[in-house]
This record gives sequence, structure tokens and C-alpha cells, in this order.
Amino acid sequence: MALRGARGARRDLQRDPAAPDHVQGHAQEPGRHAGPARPAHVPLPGVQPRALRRGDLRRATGQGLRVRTPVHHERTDLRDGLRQRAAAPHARSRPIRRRAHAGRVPHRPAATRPRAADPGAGRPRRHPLRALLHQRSQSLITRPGGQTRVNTQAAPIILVTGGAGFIGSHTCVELLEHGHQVVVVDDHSNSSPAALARVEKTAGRPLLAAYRMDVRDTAGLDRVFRTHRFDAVVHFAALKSVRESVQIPLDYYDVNLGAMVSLLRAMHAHKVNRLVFSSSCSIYGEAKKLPLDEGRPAAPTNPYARSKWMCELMAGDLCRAWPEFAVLALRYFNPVGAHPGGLLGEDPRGVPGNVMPFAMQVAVGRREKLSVFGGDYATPDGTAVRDFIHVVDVADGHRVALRELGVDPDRPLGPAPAGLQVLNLGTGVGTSVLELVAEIERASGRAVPYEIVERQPGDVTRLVASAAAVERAWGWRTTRDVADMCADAWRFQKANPDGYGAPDGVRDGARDGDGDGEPDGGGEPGITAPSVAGAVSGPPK
Ligand SMILES: O=c1ccn([C@@H]2O[C@H](COP(=O)(O)OP(=O)(O)O[C@H]3O[C@H](CO)[C@@H](O)[C@H](O)[C@H]3O)[C@@H](O)[C@H]2O)c(=O)[nH]1
Repeated sequence: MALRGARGARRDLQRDPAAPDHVQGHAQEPGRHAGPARPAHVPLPGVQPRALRRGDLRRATGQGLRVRTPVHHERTDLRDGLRQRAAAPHARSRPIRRRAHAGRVPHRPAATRPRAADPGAGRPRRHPLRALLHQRSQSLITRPGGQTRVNTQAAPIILVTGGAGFIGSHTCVELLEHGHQVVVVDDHSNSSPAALARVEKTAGRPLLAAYRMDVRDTAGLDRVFRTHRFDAVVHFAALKSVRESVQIPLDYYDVNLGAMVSLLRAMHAHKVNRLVFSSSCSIYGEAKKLPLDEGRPAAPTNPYARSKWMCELMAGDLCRAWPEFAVLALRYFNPVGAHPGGLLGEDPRGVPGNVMPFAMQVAVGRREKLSVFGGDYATPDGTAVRDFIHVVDVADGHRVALRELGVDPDRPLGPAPAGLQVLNLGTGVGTSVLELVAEIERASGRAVPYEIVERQPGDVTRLVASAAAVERAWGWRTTRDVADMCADAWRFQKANPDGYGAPDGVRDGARDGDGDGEPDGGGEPGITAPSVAGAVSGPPK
């Protein structure tokens, strides 16, 4: 299926007279926003500019090699290999594959991934040529025929703020599995550093670095931007509870808007011009008509939703002032579920504010009963209706969003379609709170006792997405239903009744103990570090 560019969707929005006035596009000047081109296969100092040959490898390893079938072509892109194969089906050629440790990993179905529970599983083995790499952005690439060479068409480096949180951690896995390099900034106010160790285990690759810091720490953030040359940012770090925001609105404005200002300043100062912003369908407020499309005017009903709306406005204003800036604001509906591998899931600190983690804790016996907020809504069973979306679909949506911003590990950095684009991430299917409870009982085989109590201030009756725009723009749709969400969330909850519990040996706040100027666990970050998350550090000095 041919994919339509994101700019197509932006034009759709511009044509829509009901589109919010901050949703704008800027005509793209060809080539202008392409960012720095990545040179392909630049020789390393002291290294012959030829491809390293099989003999070199054998000498370096002192052991035999698994030799791949020789090929008749020299291509760098997997799809090129596949295309060529299709054109000459009898040629004994294979599409080029990248080795798992090479930092650029093709997506594999979960069943074929190394089992994280196996000792040593998922841990990339050090390649003997690794010592030749002198830049963190370089990686090895192995071609059919056994040729291995240094690939300087660097994997993109992505900053993920709030990367240890629920959606952030799943997105980190998705990005690592697809060959991105990932740096996390998280203050762990509502997350555990242990989640990052599990991200690495699940993805089978380490993070490039992980910093424990508040995004509002402008000086610290500036040092992070000076330490890494980011290609794009995915911004999750925020407070996210609708009902809590009604009680402590200033905290929500302070954290959510403060972090956005600080991040946009750093991006502007360091000329990092691609942002995927974690927005929210709560911006739509009380719906008169369903499903909700992106042209629906904003009518937020609580400080949390208003803060997300203001962040979108802020990003739109910066797009007007900085024509190279490209922002994709993803308005997710209700992300729930967990990674099917069972290591990653939702583990908020304290009493869960959201219905799914609370109900899961009831099912596992940590809490007595669920309070269902409101049984008198104008819905079939009287409880509120939400569009629950699997967190792995949300994570996948972020990877595709980066691709639409020109950031794809399988290609050189592409042009960034400048301006702000807003897209829903939802399934289009509404599920009531009581329907969700019934599905959790089915998945877990346990009773989830509940009591219907008063409606809560800030809540709305129904939020259900129109998923048409994202499908038009990217050819993308969600693939998992509420049964999958409950089954996966239960798998995590059952295996981790206390969530992440005691951190997995994580040394919180560890610094640069080995004095190499990198967060501990570094060395050749993203490639050979046993676990960057095992040494989450403060911001670089
Ligand atoms: O203990 C609980 C918690 C929630 N609910 C109800 O369940 C529904 C869903 O609540 P929740 O899971 O908290 O989701 P939302 O309030 O819809 O907000 C979530 O979903 C938004 C998108 O809709 C995100 O932007 C927010 O960050 C996220 O917290 C609402 O009607 C709540 O009143 C209960 O009945 N009992």
C-alpha cells in the first residue's frame, strides 16, 4: 500500500475550516530542512577504506565464521535487496541483514527475540571489530558473504524524555528494536529506573545513555544536548492524571508547560528540529458527536488537558517563528496493556490514578476494590466510555511518527516536513469502564470487585477516536484489541505483582565513576555497554 506523506494530512487539516487555528503547515522548501546529511562509509582514521574481508575477521576473532551466501550486488538497504531479489528470483542473493549487535536491528516478532529470562539472552556480544569504532554513532554492518564493515551512516540518535514511564519505556523498546539509538531523560517522579534495565533486556540492546533529571533543569538539559547530537526528540515527560490535575493545577502547569518551554529552548538552541509530542485526546473535552477527529475544536475540561493544549499551541508558535521546526503532536486516547514479553508494563508510583492499573492491582489482590467514578453517564451501562489503545501500538505510532519526520534507521536522514501536525492515536472503538472490568476478569480469571461512586470533576462521558487521519497520512492503524490489552497487562501484573518492586540492581543517581566523561556503563555506549540503565546518571557535567 502506498503511504501518503504526513504533509498530505497536514494539507487536509489546513483545508478543514474547523481545524484548530494553531494547526498549521509551512510550505517546505526542498532540501532546506533536510538537516545534516550523513556521509555513508567514511573511512576511519588508520583504517583502510576498503570493506573488511572475511580473512580480516577470522584473524581478528581467531575463530571460524558463519559465512553467508555470496551476493551479486552491493546495496545498503534491506528493501533494495528484496526488490532486487524480486527482479531476479533465481539469483542466489539474499537481502542484506544487519546483525543484532550492529546497532541497527530489523524488527523481529516477539517469538523470535532472545528470551530475556535466559542468562545472557538479549545481551549483544562484543564484535572484534568493535574496537575500530571511534564514534558512538558508528556501527558495524555485515553483508551477505560475511563482509563486515564500519557503517558510518549513523543510526539516528533520539532523546526520549520520560523514557522510563509507561508509554516512554515501551517506545524505547520499539525504537531500539528498529535500530535507533536512544538517550533517556527522566526524573523518575512517576517511574522506576528498573524499567530502563527491562527496556534493554526486552529490546536486547542497551540505551545510549540514561540521565536522571527534570526536563525543567535548563542547564542540565543543555549539557545533555551538548553531549549528544540528537536527530529528534520524543517528549513524554509530564504529569498525566486528569483528576489529580483538578486538585493541584499549578503543579500541572509548572511541570507540563515548564518542561515544554525548557525542551523547546534546548532544541532551538541546538538546532534539533524534529519533535514528536505526547499530546492527549482529553483536549477535545465533552464530545457532542463521535468519533472525534482532529478538526474538532479544543474544549479541555481540566488543567491536565489544558496544559497539553497549551503545549500544542506553544509548539505551533515556535513553528511560526522557526520555519525549520517539524512537530508531530500525537493525541493518544487511553493507552493501556503491556509489552507481551512480560517484563514491561504499567507501574505508577503510589495509588494508580488510571482505571487499568488500579483494576489490575485489584485483580492481583493488592487492593480491595475498584471505585468506578460515575454510574449515571449517558452511556449504555452508565459508566464512562474510553477508546483504549494498546501501549505497543502507541509505541509503534511513535516510531512511525519519527519516520514521517524523516528519521528512519534504514535511510539517510530525510527532509523534515516543517510545521505542526496533529494526529489522533486511537482504535475508534469505545469501551465502558464496566466492560473493561469484565474483560480484565476474563483475562485474569479473577474477580474484580467494584463499587460505583460519584463522578469526578474534570471527567467526561465519552472519548472515542476517529483513526482516519493517521491511516490516510501513514497507512497505519492499530492492531490489538481490548482483549489483547487485558491479556498483556495481566501477564505483566501476574509476573510482577509488586510492579518493578526493588530496582534491578540499579544504582540510582550514579555518576561518571570511571571518569571517562560518559555516564557510567558507557565506553562505547549503545553497543557494548552491559547496561547503561544499570547506571542511570545525573545530567552530564
Ligand atoms: O480508579 C478509577 C480510575 C478511573 N476511573 C474512570 O475510568 C475512566 C478512564 O480513566 P483513566 O484511566 O484515568 O483515563 P482518563 O481519565 O481518560 O485519562 C487518561 O487518558 C487520557 C486520554 O484519554 C490521557 O491523556 C491521560 O493522561 C490518562 O490519564 C474515567 O471515566 C475515570 O473516571 C474509574 O472509574 N476509577
